[in-house]
Amino acid sequence: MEDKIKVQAKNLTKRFGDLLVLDDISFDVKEGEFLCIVGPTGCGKTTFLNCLTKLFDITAGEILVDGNPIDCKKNNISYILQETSTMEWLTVEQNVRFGLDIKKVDKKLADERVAEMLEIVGLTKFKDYYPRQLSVSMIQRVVIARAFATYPELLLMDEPYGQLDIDLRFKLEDELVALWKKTGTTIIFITHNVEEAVYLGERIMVLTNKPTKVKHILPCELERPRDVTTKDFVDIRNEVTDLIKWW
Ligand SMILES: Nc1ncnc2c1ncn2[C@@H]1O[C@H](COP(=O)(O)OP(=O)(O)OP(=O)(O)O)[C@@H](O)[C@H]1O
Repeated sequence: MEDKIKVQAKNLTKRFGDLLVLDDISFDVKEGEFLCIVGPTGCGKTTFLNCLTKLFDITAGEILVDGNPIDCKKNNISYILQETSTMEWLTVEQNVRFGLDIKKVDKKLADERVAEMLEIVGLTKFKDYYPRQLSVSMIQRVVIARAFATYPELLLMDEPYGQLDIDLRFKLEDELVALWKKTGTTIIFITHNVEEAVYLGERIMVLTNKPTKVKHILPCELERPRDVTTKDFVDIRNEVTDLIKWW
C-alpha cells in the first residue's frame, strides 16, 4: 500500500522584505512519520513551522495538510517549543486534560486519555501536584503528555530539549517515541543535535544555509530502542554530520 502524505511543502518560498529565507522548498511528510529537520542557525526552521501554521504568510508555493491548506479549527495540531511550559495554576492532571476540555471530549474518554498519558510519562502518582512542586524533568513530561492527550494528527516540535542535559534528554526521547507509537501522530521535530535526530527520526532532512534549500533527506531505519554505540547508528550520525558541514 502506498504511504499517505500528511504534509506537503510545494515550492515553498518565504521572504522577509529583501531577505530570502526559504528558497523554493519541496518535500513530503508521510502520515505517522517521525521526521527530524536539522539545519544551520537562522536557516529558517522556525519560519517553516510558522508558515505551516499560517502564523506567517507564504511568499510563494504552498504547504498542504492532507492535501489542503491547514485549517487550525479543523486540523488537530500540537506545537511544543523550547520555552513551552505548564499552566502554573492547574494541577498536573488538569494540565494534561486541558486540550481535551477545549475540544469538549466526552468525560469518560478524557479520563482514559489523561490516565494513559500520565502512566506513559510516569506521573500518575503526581497528578494532583502543581507545577511549582515539580522538577524540570517532570514539567517536561507534563508538557509532552498534554501535547499528545488529544492524539493530535500532527505534532510540531521546535528544539524542545535543546536546554536539557543528556541523561534527561534520552529519557524524554524514549517517552516521546512511546507516545508517538501509541498515538500514530505525525511528528516534525527540529533540532540542532545530530545525535538526537538519528535517535528519533525515521527520516532526517538536512537544510542548507540561507537562502535555504533541502540539502538531502536520509532514511534512518534503525531498530528501536536505538543504541547510539552501534555501527549503524554511528554511520548515519557521521553521514549527517558530513552533510551539515555548512562552512
Ligand atoms: N518576523 C520576522 N521578520 C523578519 N525576519 C525574520 C522574521 N522571523 C525570522 N526572520 C529571519 O529569518 C531567518 C530565519 O529565522 P528562523 O528563526 O526561522 O531560523 P531558525 O533556523 O529557526 O534559527 P535557529 O536555528 O536559531 O532556531 C533569520 O535570518 C531571521 O532573522
